[in-house]
Amino acid sequence: MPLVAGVDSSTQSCKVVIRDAETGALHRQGTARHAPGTEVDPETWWRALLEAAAAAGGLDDVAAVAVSGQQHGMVCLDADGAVVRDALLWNDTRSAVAARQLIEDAGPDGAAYWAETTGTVPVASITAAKLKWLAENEPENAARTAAVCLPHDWLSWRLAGHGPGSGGLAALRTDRSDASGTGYWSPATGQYLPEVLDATLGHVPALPVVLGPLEPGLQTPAGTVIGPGTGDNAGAALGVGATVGDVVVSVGTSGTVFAVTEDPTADVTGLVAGFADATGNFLPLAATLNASRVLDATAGVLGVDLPALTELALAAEPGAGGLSLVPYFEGERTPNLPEAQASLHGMTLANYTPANLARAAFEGVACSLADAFRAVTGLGIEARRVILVGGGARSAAMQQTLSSVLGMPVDVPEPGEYVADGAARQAAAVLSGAWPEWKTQDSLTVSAPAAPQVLERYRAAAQRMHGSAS
Ligand SMILES: Nc1ncnc2c1ncn2[C@@H]1O[C@H](COP(=O)(O)OP(=O)(O)O)[C@@H](O)[C@H]1O
Ligand SMILES: O=C(CO)[C@@H](O)[C@H](O)COP(=O)(O)O
Repeated sequence: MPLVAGVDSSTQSCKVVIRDAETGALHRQGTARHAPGTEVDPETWWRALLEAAAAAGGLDDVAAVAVSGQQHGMVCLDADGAVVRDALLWNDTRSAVAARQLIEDAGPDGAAYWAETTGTVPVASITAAKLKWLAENEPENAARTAAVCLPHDWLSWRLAGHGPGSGGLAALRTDRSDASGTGYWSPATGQYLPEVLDATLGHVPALPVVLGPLEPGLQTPAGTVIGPGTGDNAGAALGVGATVGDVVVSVGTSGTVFAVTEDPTADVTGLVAGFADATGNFLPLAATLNASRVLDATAGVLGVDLPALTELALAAEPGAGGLSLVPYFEGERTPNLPEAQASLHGMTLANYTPANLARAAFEGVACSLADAFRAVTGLGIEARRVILVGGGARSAAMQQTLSSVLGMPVDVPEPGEYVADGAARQAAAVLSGAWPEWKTQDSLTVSAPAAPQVLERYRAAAQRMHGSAS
């Protein structure tokens, strides 16, 4: 049976899985790290993809490949297909003022205009805000921009043999899920919005053709079919087989909470982005800027590795002895506070211990995700099942603290690369013309005692510091 490859080019690394197209059985896999930062040369993604593919035994024997990528990244290409400047990523907040300006420019009902027109009220993450920043701060780079695409689009284009000097802008392809994170494509109509590009970049560049869920896109020079690809959260939804009634919580560099809906959403509060998914449905999503890196940073401060951080946290009581961490280290997106900083509350000599600090880090991330969860379910979306994925899902402390603050069980699929798996599943579907019924992964259901007081104390601290609640 043919093999297919799935690629997850996310913020911190590139993962490649090689799976049987019919059964989904895992044959090989590989990973490669990305350089840190919120402004990155896309060539580093390309080199990491080649390294991860080589570590997975290469792509020569696969019949189809698809790429899931970190969303929103602004990749600007000149007329020859060369990258104009380093890409601004989803977590780069320099475009926060531009995002606010886009809302104000739309008039007194600006938020409603953006929510209804694009599904999303602009924040710094949204590509359109980054284009506005580019036009205002680097007009010569804006003028040189002949095409704009997203990280997964550009990697698919490179896999098809295009690159600097090749021109080939007409070969750019994307999919609904990633296009829906740009701010210049409408999930409700399936059309680009040229007026947004005129108002941000200053002109309408070449844009990737938006492919349907099972529509084959390009081919590699060796003839391997390249699927439409997806944004990484839509890829995760494919990878875990999320359906209506499921709410997925991902703890990666970003924290995300998203659901599958049959109808588009338009949240005028701006907390929930009304994205599309990779199957023809929709993926309302709330994202945070501070998730797994809060755990990395706390482990560093305590001088332990991540498994040891989990052990420390599990040795503390729920509530961390009264410590409460509001983890807005990088500013925050949910709520939209791009200039915010983190704060630790309730410190006494008695509770200021490594175990309580570790616990407070996990509880702070869990409470931040609980705010995002409240935003999504606040749209009337039912959460019959919560599925926890992302690198942070490997931690029992993350599993237990999330279950406690949500007050409900959390299903944790066995450790895996579900974004890359989703891309592989799409590649198999493009080959056969139908979604394969791959065996779903075994899951552990974690049901920890509810701890509403932890979330209440967290929200009170956030309210004191920022006067806002998501
Ligand atoms: N055992 C673990 N315990 C807690 N966190 C972990 C563990 N293993 C990995 N992680 C977290 O996973 C993160 C990477 O997750 P991943 O979903 O791959 O990120 P991204 O998709 O944003 O690149 C790291 O920042 C790390 O904090
Ligand atoms: O901005 C979003 C979603 O809107 C993030 O989810 C990015 O897509 C980054 O994903 P990870 O690297 O954290 O997986």
